[in-house]
Amino acid sequence: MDSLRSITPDLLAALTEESFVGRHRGGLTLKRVKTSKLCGGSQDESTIDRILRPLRALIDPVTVLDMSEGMTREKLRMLKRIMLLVVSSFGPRERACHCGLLDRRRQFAQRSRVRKLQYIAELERNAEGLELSAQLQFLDQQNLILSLENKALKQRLDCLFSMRHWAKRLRVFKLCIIVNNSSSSSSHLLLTDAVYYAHLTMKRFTTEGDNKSPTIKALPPKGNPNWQFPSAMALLTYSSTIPFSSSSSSSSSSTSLSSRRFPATPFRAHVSEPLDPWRFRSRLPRPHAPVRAKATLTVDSPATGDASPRNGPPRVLLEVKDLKAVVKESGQEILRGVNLTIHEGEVHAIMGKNGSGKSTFSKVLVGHQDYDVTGGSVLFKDQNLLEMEPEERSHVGLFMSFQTPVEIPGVSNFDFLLMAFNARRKNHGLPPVEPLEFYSLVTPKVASLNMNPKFLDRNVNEGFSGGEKKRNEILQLAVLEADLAILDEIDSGLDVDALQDVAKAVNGLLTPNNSALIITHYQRLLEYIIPSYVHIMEDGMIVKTGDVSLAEQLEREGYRGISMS
Ligand SMILES: Nc1ncnc2c1ncn2[C@@H]1O[C@H](COP(=O)(O)OP(=O)(O)OP(=O)(O)O)[C@@H](O)[C@H]1O
Repeated sequence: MDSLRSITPDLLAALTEESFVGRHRGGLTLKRVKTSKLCGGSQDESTIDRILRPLRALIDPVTVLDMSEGMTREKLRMLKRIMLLVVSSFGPRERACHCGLLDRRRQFAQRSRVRKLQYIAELERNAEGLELSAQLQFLDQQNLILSLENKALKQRLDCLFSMRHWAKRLRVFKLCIIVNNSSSSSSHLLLTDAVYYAHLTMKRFTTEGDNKSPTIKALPPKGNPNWQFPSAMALLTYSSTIPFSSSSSSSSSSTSLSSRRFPATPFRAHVSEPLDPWRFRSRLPRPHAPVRAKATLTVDSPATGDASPRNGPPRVLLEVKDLKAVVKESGQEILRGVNLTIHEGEVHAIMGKNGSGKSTFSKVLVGHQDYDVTGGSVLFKDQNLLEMEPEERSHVGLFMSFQTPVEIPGVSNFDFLLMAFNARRKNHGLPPVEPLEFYSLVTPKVASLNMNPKFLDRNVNEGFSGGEKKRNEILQLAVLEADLAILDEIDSGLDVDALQDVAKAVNGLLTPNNSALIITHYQRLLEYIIPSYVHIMEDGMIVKTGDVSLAEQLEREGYRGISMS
């Protein structure tokens, strides 16, 4: 209320159509007014600034923190409470000041052990509103410094505009604008942002049009059809370049905010082109005669795909020899001598009747606790896999998607993926990636799987439908970029579209340097992910191996039609 007192009745009258009472809940309506009128015709920057300064404090939930007189203990205390902080500055001097501020903030955060502090110190390259809002959604309840340095006004407003999507989820209580200098132009811009943001959070906007090209429309308050976009006040000096107007006058201006395109989702900019499922058709193996069971397969596979093949013949990734395993609890023998060799660049499919041991085989490979290996050997990239702990197997590049993915309550998908990703990096002697960096890595993968980005925010598999769980498994695979992916019935429970999405994603991950072992009952998956070899498992052994035609024959004739001899 102090700041209210510093506004003269004239100024208030000039500014408002209604009183500021109730401004917390949509009562704020500013009318179009000339800056010169506001400032009594003064062109003096300090006068303008002095007059505009109290206005800034009025705009809830915006707080203006004037840094022109330096940092104080009180300001630091305030910074700690601020959920979202927009730093906006201009020119090299202000930039330096800004950097200093960030440093001090960081030091302050360290001293006061502010948890989960996130910085976006430089958004020069990616301050597009789309990306920004995408990042913001994962900073829920975290402190965020957002630098919009030297951004064009439109870009800055784009950012703020897109915050609309996340403002609620972010539970942003305060938007703090730091004024590093007293130039009236920057004050105007900051004020614009502030007003704009205040109104975004008040939901004075609606979108129109289809999902692909919605437009933003300002909603006039009830009973006030002549309501103008409030930022007009602060934008007067810029109105010739960016006209703000209500919907009625927007059509005439191509740059009007109310007529500009608005992204349906913040991820649109990152959505990679859908992968062509047939792009990897060339992975088809050369036709060859079915190979007898138990024979070790060492046929060269074609090296295709995105990654450059290594020099020389494809490396053996996995070599399973006479693998025998029992159920730990009962001692029942399930695997009775499995032989399989997988080279990099190959896709192997294992089919077989229910209970033939397919899942057990894959679980034994990843070190599932329910089974004891009683014989044979497994080499993965020339290392004894059987001697490794399950996590180590994952770290060396083995990935398994489970038939029934586990739920992990209390752990968000994003955190889980980040944790797994960093664990893997650590194992390779690499430094961990920061959440934001990881975020930009994971979002295109989410998009390519046609997954709703909100799944990243949900607890791992908790409440996911069967199909969503499967997609999530592939997302994990995509993030971990395993050398050998074991996909156990990845097609179960998927509708046709989801099956194609998953298959496309898997195909997109295949390179000449990695491999996949696919367990499936149905040939339809293998229409999308073309296997180099199809194996049939029976009674804990691979009893027949062929190419994709074996799966087709199986589809036509069933297991009875296939000679296992
Ligand atoms: N932990 C366990 N405890 C008891 N029996 C088990 C265990 N794991 C596997 N089995 C048994 O081992 C056999 C092979 O099971 P597995 O799940 O590997 O078959 P599958 O080929 O994957 O079958 P499906 O196609 O139905 O998924 C089954 O008879 C199963 O009951």
